[in-house]
Amino acid sequence: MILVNGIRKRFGAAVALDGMTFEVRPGQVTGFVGPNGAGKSTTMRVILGLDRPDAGQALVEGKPYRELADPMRHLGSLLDAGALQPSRTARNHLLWLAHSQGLGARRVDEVLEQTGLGGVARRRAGGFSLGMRQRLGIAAALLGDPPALMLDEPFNGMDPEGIIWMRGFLRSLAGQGRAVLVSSHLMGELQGTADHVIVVGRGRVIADASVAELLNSASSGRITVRTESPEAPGILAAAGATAAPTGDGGLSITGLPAERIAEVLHRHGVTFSELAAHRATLEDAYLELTRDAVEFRAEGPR
Ligand SMILES: Nc1ncnc2c1ncn2[C@@H]1O[C@H](COP(=O)(O)OP(=O)(O)OP(=O)(O)O)[C@@H](O)[C@H]1O
Repeated sequence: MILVNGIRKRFGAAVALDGMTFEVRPGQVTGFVGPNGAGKSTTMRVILGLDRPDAGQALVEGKPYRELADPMRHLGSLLDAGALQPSRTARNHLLWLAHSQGLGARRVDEVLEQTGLGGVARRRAGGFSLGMRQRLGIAAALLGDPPALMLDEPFNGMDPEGIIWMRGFLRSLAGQGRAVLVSSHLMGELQGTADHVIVVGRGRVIADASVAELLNSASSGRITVRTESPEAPGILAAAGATAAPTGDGGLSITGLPAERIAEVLHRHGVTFSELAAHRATLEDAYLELTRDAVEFRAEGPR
């Protein structure tokens, strides 16, 4: 479990973190999203004790990271996939890290297999693509078999196949009961992966909610209907809906649920070829919430 409580951090005159507060729960993938400069990386650096906060604290399983005896066994992290010695092989890179924590070669081979790098373990990491470096960074984060993981933009540089693998892999880590914090710029990357999302802006949390809550909040109740009938807009308006042409031959309808629209059209003998509810995406939710974040304003840690 990772707890971030009221962290403030300035760099000169610039306020990077302005009371950042949230917790990352076990058994969930928690997305950490926000625009450039929102404070995601600084928060992660503070959690790892790499930046000292001006106020507030970050705790990993109840302790500051620096006070953990075997930190890699408590929190695995990937901050910068490029941070490796290019002449070392993938396996040697991991062996070096493992030895620093009293871990053996067997664990290194396990994490290489888990991250799909078994076949390239003896290749120089300097020749790896960004996507392969991300996998190597995750292998390193997993070395200590930690209950919590913190990954800064792990989708970065991944091809579509890699993104699909990463989604499944993150889900399986959460399924094993781990707390998984994943930063990203793109809500779309987190759709189908994250259970919970923390949206940050200007150094503070502006929304902290489950994905289901976010999607419900953004669902507009808009229905699209395709029909050849010129009477349809008038019939729907008389039933209390607002119907507007979509521009591609359809009608965009608000004010009535889909079942009621179908019933009204059927009663008037209007045939239609499509009747579809508009489903909000996480991206829709993000845009809506960053415009007006009142509904999911962050609470303090419990
Ligand atoms: N070492 C530093 N010196 C000065 N300013 C810094 C430093 N590190 C971060 N900042 C500033 O703190 C703010 C937060 O930056 P941070 O990198 O944490 O944001 P981010 O959300 O990770 O952004 P991105 O999505 O671009 O990675 C920014 O205004 C950034 O310029």
